[in-house]
Amino acid sequence: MIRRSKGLTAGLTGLGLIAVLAVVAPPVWGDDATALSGAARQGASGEHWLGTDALGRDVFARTLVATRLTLVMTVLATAIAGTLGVLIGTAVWVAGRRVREIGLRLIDVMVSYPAVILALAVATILGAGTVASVIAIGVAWSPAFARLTANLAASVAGRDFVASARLLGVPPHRVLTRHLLPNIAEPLLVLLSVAFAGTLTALSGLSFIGLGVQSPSYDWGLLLNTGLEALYTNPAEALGPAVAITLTGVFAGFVGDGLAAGADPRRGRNAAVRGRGAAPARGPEPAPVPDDALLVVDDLRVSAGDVDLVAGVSFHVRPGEIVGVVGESGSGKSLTAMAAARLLPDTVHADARTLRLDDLDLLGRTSPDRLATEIGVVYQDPTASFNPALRVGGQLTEVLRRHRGLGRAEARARAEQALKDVHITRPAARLKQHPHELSGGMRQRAMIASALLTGPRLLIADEPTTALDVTVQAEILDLLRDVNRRDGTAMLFISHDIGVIASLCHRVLVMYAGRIVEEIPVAELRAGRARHPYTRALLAATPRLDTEPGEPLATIPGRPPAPADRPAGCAFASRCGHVRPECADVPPAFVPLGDLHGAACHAVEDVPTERAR
Ligand SMILES: Nc1ncnc2c1ncn2[C@@H]1O[C@H](COP(=O)(O)OP(=O)(O)OP(=O)(O)O)[C@@H](O)[C@H]1O
Repeated sequence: MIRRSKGLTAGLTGLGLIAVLAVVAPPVWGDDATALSGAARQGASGEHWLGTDALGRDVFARTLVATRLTLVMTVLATAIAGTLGVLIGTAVWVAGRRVREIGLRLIDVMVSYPAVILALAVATILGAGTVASVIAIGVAWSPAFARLTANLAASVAGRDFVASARLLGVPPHRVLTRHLLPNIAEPLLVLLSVAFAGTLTALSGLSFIGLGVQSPSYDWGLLLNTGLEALYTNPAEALGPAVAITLTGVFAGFVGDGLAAGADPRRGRNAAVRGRGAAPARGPEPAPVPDDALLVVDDLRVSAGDVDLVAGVSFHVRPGEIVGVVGESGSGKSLTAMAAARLLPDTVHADARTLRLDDLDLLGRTSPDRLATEIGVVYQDPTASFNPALRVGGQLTEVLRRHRGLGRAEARARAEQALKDVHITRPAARLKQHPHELSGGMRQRAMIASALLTGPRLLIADEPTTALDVTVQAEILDLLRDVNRRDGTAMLFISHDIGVIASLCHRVLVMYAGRIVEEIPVAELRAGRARHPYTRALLAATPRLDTEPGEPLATIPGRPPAPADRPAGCAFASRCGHVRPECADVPPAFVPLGDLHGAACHAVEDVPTERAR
């Protein structure tokens, strides 16, 4: 769905008027354009607004009449470029892997040459003339469409709905027309308007250098050529076609920009902020989120180079809610959380359909003050979280002074209160100490106090209890529970321990190999109604109070695949007791199983629904 913007409206109106001119100009001004007035190369006057050409013909009338041929040629060349490019792009996508790789490299080589150079080569082969120049420019612009189509098709092809269509036996051409092309139509439309402006200038260029339209026919490019001969005696003669070409190009540019921004304004802005090219295509529908959702993550992808470390992750956190993220090491928990905190390392890149905290766009330009005060982060290792060279007090008050503009005394009083709130005794004395003088548990409490100092709306806690012994672990969990009850702070709590998650959180996201494989309310989890074999395996591997001494715990055989080695199908298949043939190469779609409960598993119906373990 394209949203209207002022630019889009202006562009469409301008192009519309030029199209009307193309229809009415030849019958209305056709005679004036060919009439020989006898006065050659006259300057601009009331009778001839742009003067006359070498044969005494009215330049203004000729510029208006040339609109039709110029526009028809531009539309045809753009249509050839689009059709040829989309055909090549889809053919490359449908082809086998080897042909696809060669095809993509060839397209890359073609795109790296400016379209005008390619057009000159084609025009030289076909010879000068109107038809030849249209074909030349159309062919020259087609690699741009081919590359965009192939790239977009590849990214859409990995989506769950395409996988489901293939699983249902939908033939490839229908997958292409029903599922792929409609989902890549928006960026193609944007490229179409950019290509329209490009082909217009290229066609005018060919006519200008004598390879395009030949006299007695004329387009704006040819008029520019003849006008240039009299540039010093009658500059207005060149001005008419030059203004016409520029205006049409600018209107087409407005349409392109308007379409790009209207398709997804946030994405457009990110591309600019991050200096990236066309954004990849997304799934068809954004995930539904409640109106009051605080953190919204939709279709998050975190990648390092070509490798997706996290892909297709969507979830939300509501105010006052504690959402847990659980999974083995390397499942993408931290990258997901750090993408939300905008704390990803420079070596990885995050991209999403939506990533926002209430109205704060976490992908675009954000105010550092809002980021620092609305999101609090607690890390796994309390030792590494504080600067060992500075006193605790200085580190705690810094954020208040910098982002809240508090004076030294007030910041200190607030920091003292914050330490008291996390049950640290003698807080005034602690503020004067260095981090190494505090015990591990106390340091983690101080870290939580520091994260809560600015009254954040969301607290992201990345394995905050992993480095602590069990007693201290339980105290920290109690503290987080208290903070959530007392202040209503929403939390995203990460742990590899499903037992810890089940004791603290309201809702749980289970991650495996960079994806969410199950989302489940904690009551369902506790009642043993987890449905993904991976969630059940995690539960079975967790000791419980009723585990008999000496009773062996289940283990999950094998290891998760490294991000670069993830299979085409379900990444858990090689370790799963419920594996089916399709698990090998069809990525499982996320199946809703109830309110806020769903799992991405082909065998979800086979998994017993009685208590896990
Ligand atoms: N900067 C990076 N560059 C390349 N790969 C990375 C980078 N950071 C993480 N990864 C990889 O991305 C995957 C997900 O990492 P992430 O740290 O999010 O996992 P995790 O579930 O939090 O694991 P852990 O519990 O060990 O912290 C892992 O395979 C990891 O090796």
